Amino acid sequence: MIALGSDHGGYSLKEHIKAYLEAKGIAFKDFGTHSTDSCDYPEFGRAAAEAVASGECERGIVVCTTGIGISIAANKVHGVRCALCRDLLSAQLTRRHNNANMLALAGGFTGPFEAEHIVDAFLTTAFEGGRHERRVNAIEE
Ligand SMILES: O=C(CO)[C@H](O)[C@H](O)[C@H](O)COP(=O)(O)O
Repeated sequence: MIALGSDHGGYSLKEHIKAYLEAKGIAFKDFGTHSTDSCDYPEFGRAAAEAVASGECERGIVVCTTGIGISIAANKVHGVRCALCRDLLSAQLTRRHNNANMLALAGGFTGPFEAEHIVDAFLTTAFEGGRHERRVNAIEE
């Protein structure tokens, strides 16, 4: 189960990602927002992050205009490692090295097609462990 969240600036890309996940048969839970009406990204970043931290959802994807505010908010929740990725390689590396359990996207800068590739990399790339495990553990501590 993938936790999804966005503010108004990420709403359109979140809706695209929902359709993309649906087409791939990947289950998700949408924590809002549910329209383009102006709202505050911390609320939705937190809701999606808490679902990941509690184990209700294995991964999360959050979107705001820049991806910055909502990633900052998600990372305030203990146990969450939310990475803002604007390219494919970053998505691969944050899985391989940081074991990121949440992805933040920039709805104002990343197009739907590129976002699909970033989401695929985030969902399919494995954590490498090894020396990276020590570093991720240090973050958790
Ligand atoms: O990018 C964002 C936060 O990092 C948000 O999505 C907002 O778009 C941004 O804060 C600007 O706010 P506005 O109300 O959309 O002008």
